[in-house]
Amino acid sequence: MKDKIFLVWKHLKQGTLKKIWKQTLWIYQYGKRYWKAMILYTLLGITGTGVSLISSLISKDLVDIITGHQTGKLLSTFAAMIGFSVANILVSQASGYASTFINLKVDSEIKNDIFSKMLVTDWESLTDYHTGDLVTRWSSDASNISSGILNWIPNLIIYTFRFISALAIVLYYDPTFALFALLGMPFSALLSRPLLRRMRDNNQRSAAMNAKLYGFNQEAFSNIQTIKAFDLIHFYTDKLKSLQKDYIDMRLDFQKMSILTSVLMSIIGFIVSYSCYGWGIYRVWSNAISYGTMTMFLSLSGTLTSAVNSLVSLIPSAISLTISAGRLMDIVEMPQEDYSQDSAVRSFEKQYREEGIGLNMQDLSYTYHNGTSVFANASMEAYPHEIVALVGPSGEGKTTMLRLILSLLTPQTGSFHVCAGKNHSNMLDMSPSTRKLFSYVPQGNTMFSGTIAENMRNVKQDATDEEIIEALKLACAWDFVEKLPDGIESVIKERGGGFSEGQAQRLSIARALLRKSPILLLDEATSALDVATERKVLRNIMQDTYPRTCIVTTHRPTVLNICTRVYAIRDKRCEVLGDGEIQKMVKEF
Ligand SMILES: Nc1ncnc2c1ncn2[C@@H]1O[C@H](COP(=O)(O)OP(=O)(O)OP(=O)(O)O)[C@@H](O)[C@H]1O
Repeated sequence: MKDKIFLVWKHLKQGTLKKIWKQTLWIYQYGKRYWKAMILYTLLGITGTGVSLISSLISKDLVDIITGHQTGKLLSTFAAMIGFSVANILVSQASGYASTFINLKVDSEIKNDIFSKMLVTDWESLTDYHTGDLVTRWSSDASNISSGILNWIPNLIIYTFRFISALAIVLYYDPTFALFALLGMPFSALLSRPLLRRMRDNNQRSAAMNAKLYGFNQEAFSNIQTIKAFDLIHFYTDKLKSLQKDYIDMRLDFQKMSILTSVLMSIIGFIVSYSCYGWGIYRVWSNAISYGTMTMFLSLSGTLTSAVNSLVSLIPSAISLTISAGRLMDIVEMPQEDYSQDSAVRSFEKQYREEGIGLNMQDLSYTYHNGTSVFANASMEAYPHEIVALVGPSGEGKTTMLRLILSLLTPQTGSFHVCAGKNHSNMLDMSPSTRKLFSYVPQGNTMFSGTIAENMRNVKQDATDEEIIEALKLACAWDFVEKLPDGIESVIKERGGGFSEGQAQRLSIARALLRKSPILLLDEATSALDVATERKVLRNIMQDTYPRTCIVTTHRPTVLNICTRVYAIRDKRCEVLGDGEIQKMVKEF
């Protein structure tokens, strides 16, 4: 007893019980929305149990009538038995259909909810997780929660009802029989203990391993070109084998334990059913009960054993539920982005659509969560019809600056606004809501699989073919799209496959231009183009009548001459470069 108190105290101290309690509350918060579905589920289960118990009673009457122990109408009892058997089939099929329907619906709803929560989670916090891990949490853990919510409480009620009602019937007809039928219960409880102890640990390890395997496969398939190019095929197949071996070892280890437990459970099951059988024969032989009662007892002893086993199996499913809840809570309880300025941004955009919107940053400082300090008291500004360049050596902070502009990162100090109106005096704080004002062309290939037109319409659903072609022309992409047999209906493979890097970059720029956002951000977005095309694209953007503010990051000073202002990112600040310095950079390039 002392040991147990110590164990509970140890768990409390480590916070395990507190954690499980928090996870249970979290599941409850989700579960309470689906109380109607749960009631329906429970009622269907209870009806099924009721129908099958009545069938047992009728079958007892039938046997007793046949063996002459009871007088009654054979035909009507037989008809009732058939009727209830059919009802049993119908109820179980209807309940199967209803449960599949509810399950699918609730599963999609919960996944949708978690997906949207993940999307509004603070970006930097989210990047601590591998995408494979995120997908596994979203798919298997969310499914676990939805099926758990629907099944756990209803099953607890249904199994308890099944157990109590079967026990009541047995007790009514012959209490001694109940003793035999419940013979296995203490053994089942005893056996389930060691299994449960390892269940939580195993569940956690298994979820982490699944995520690792999924992440490995996902990364390998998306980097197949690199794997081939570095001749890493054997290395990767061996790596997969080693991961699979770890997974198999873990599963087998657990399986051994399960096999041992289920063999012991089955032996107990045999002992119980043969004891019931023997006791039944003895009672019939001593004329204490009829044949019919014996048949009924045998079927009810099966019902009792299965109800007990089902009740015991609810414990591991509760453990796996809380583990999944914990894994989802890790994600959805991270800081969330604040979109409260959405309507203010929308009216700001509407008000200044004609004259354009710029941005202004003063004395901003930013340090990543891991302690890398990138900016300290940095200031910069960019206004409509300007192309502002950010230059600097690799790793100095150009991409970080664009992430700050997009509010993917939140500065620790300083002021940062979008601005418009006379002397840029009308300002709005930067926030995730101000992202609507931007179009962003990141480094690398960011086209989705689908046709060119579909990719374009991803950012502007109602774009006409003419508008798409206009944007392609501005981005110097129309030259090659025009020559394709299917034109804008040509298919792009995953990650821009089927097009050269430079072509994919121009398509990405066209997509950003089509969106007609007040501020355009190009992160090394013209790096794969030849200098002449790069300059032409930027000139086109500048000459476009749309009042756009354009910010580009570049390693190539060849385009700096056509920029309105050039900032060099140095010593954690943004310094405006004079003409002399720009010319020097161009010469030295
Ligand atoms: N997610 C991150 N977490 C922590 N540190 C980061 C993260 N991303 C970038 N850094 C660090 O911030 C600094 C600036 O990186 P950034 O990507 O902004 O440079 P950059 O100027 O765009 O480089 P490049 O020209 O090579 O693209 C680097 O020291 C980098 O290691």
